[in-house]
Amino acid sequence: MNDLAAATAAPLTGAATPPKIKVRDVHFYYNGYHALKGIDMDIPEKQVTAIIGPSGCGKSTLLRIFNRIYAIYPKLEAKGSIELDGENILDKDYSMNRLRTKVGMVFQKPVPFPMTIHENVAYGIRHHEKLSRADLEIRVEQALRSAALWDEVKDKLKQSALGLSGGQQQRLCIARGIALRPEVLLLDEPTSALDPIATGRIEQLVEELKHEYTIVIVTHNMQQAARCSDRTAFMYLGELIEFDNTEKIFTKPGKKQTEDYITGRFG
Ligand SMILES: Nc1ncnc2c1ncn2[C@@H]1O[C@H](COP(=O)(O)OP(=O)(O)OP(=O)(O)O)[C@@H](O)[C@H]1O
Repeated sequence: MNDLAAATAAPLTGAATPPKIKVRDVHFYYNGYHALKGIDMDIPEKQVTAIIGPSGCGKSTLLRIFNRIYAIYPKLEAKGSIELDGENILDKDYSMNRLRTKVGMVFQKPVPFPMTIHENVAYGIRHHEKLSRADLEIRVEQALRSAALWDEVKDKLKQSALGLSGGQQQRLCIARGIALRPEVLLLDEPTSALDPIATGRIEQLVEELKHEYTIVIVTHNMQQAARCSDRTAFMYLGELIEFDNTEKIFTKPGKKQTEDYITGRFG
């Protein structure tokens, strides 16, 4: 889509807040396999955008391009542009280090490092910034508080993170992500390995975090998308079929494919 078409396409620009990320004509190839086909979307700032769609439609692929994680593998190629605050992150001159500090990611399965709870959060901060010991302690505490984990771990910061429950480990991974003070937080099915109580806590956390971060969440769980997101993107076979306010997508979708999916007729 050209700029004029993009600028006049209501579903892309209908968001009330300005876009933090502008995706334009993005294609992605896995060793020649065309996994994303001409994606255009505007991700609004300080809101939650959910990406839904049947298995294999390209949700995770799209999410992972937002922090260029694919770049560590050979034979994977992205085309088009993804502007973060007006700068194209797909440009090879855009520094990966800078991108990592601006965009944090949390994966489906909680993967804490095999270190103490404290180190899990402090490690990334130390790698990116030179802070005094006192400032580092403040940052670790802030991140754990923001991830709604502090009260549960403050007396065992020196214990292994592997001793935490699955839900706590996932909140620790979120703390690790936000410790670098990113502007965008990417969540790839963050609750699929969790029980309903832990899931509820993460959803509540997402609701709180959106006041400070732009959040993009991939989820298989349509109730979750309906509960926690402001905007929802429906993808199918590598294409973005519809992207609109979450309430509209779930009550009055504009495309038949979206309606079939949300009513459980396929996928
Ligand atoms: N590393 C890879 N190499 C080759 N093809 C891949 C690779 N990863 C994903 N694909 C293919 O790209 C397409 C999109 O995959 P992706 O994982 O983005 O889908 P998804 O919507 O996130 O699926 P799911 O909901 O099952 O996680 C699929 O056809 C998948 O088989």
